[in-house]
Amino acid sequence: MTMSNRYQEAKERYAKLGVDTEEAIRRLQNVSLSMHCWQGDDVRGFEDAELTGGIQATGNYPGRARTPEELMADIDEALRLIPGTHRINLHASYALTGGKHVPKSELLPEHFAGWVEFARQRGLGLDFNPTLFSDDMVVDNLTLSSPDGAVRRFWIDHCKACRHIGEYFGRELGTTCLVNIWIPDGFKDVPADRLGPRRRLKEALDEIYSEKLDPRYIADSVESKVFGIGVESCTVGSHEFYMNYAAKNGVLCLLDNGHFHPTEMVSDKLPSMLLFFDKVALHVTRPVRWDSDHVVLFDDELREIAKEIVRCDALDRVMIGLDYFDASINRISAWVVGMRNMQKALLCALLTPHGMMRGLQDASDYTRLMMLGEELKFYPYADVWAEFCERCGVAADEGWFSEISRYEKDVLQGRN
Ligand SMILES: C[C@H](O)[C@H](O)[C@@H](O)C(=O)CO
Ligand SMILES: [Mn+2]
Repeated sequence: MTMSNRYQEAKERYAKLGVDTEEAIRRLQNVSLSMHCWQGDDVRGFEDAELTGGIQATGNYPGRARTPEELMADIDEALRLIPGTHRINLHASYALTGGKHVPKSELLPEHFAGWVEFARQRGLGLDFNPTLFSDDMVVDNLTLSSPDGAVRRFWIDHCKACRHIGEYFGRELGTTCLVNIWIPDGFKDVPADRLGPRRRLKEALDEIYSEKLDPRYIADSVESKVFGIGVESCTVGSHEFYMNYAAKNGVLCLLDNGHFHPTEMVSDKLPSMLLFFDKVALHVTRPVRWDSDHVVLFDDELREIAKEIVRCDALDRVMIGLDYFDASINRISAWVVGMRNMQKALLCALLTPHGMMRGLQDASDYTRLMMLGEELKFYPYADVWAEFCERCGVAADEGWFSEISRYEKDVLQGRN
């Protein structure tokens, strides 16, 4: 059977369940994911500072991008193998300063003009993150919540500068830039005061967000975390802190699915968040036993996250970004696998007869509901994926990997 015959057959099978595969493909084509630049260089940034902040990239696979040119070339290589048109998520540590040290509090849009050009030429959007780690001004694991006013001032100014840079991205590229604040602040051991640091963080955020920027160009979000390496006992920017802050101050919550207790599921949080917020941002990762930031696989939680996005009819309300950094394998392959898996999960969700399944739940017909859910796992979504990839001009199967091997041999191996 030819590929298109297989698609025709899949189309008919899904149609019997009331699912329109053409609509699923069309909707998936409109989904832009935000691909994190930091998988390409193990979160090193262009200042080549030691990675701090309680996060870790482990492994020593050859070929890490060492310069802006190398990182951009590697991003291009990944994008060639991923269907659709996407966004690139930058950290402030990827400023293009021509090798000059610019304190983070003094960063300007001009330090990112090269990234805007890169994005414009490829029709990409840009998202942005202040970098409150890997810097001498992180003192005793504290930034915006530090008791030291000079430390707080530095980081407040950094975040303010980053919001201007984000607004500049949005204006230049004509697509709203998500500017997400994550801070590593916390305590290794049981703190004597949890309120003070959180009060200082709240006041710092109030100052950062006091400047009203154009919502057509910038959306703000805050990202919580339950713990980091070296800050195991208390994280200042906890989920409760940010959820309340966001609700009261008109900013968005960003949920990173590596930042909760292992049995807490972001998929379960999504519907509740969507009932109270216009938009929600995601960092999709794969925590293995802790916030290990492994490459996103096509696993149960990824599929569940995608199902919630689709069945809450929230494809345009959930800003989906990826966040992992694996230095033990080919980094470009890591990007491609994670991005394609997110898309595959969304496609499966788009091919699910949610109305029918909701009806079964509401009728308490859990027997039939379970049966259908399990049978759907063996439906021919791979044939619809193949059709989607064909229309986007990329390989649907492992055929893309020969290009990774060629690039590794021709380009990456020459870097060491
Ligand atoms: C690079 C980090 O992963 C990122 O800024 C942040 O989103 C995070 O998840 C820290 O654990
Ligand atoms: Mn994250």
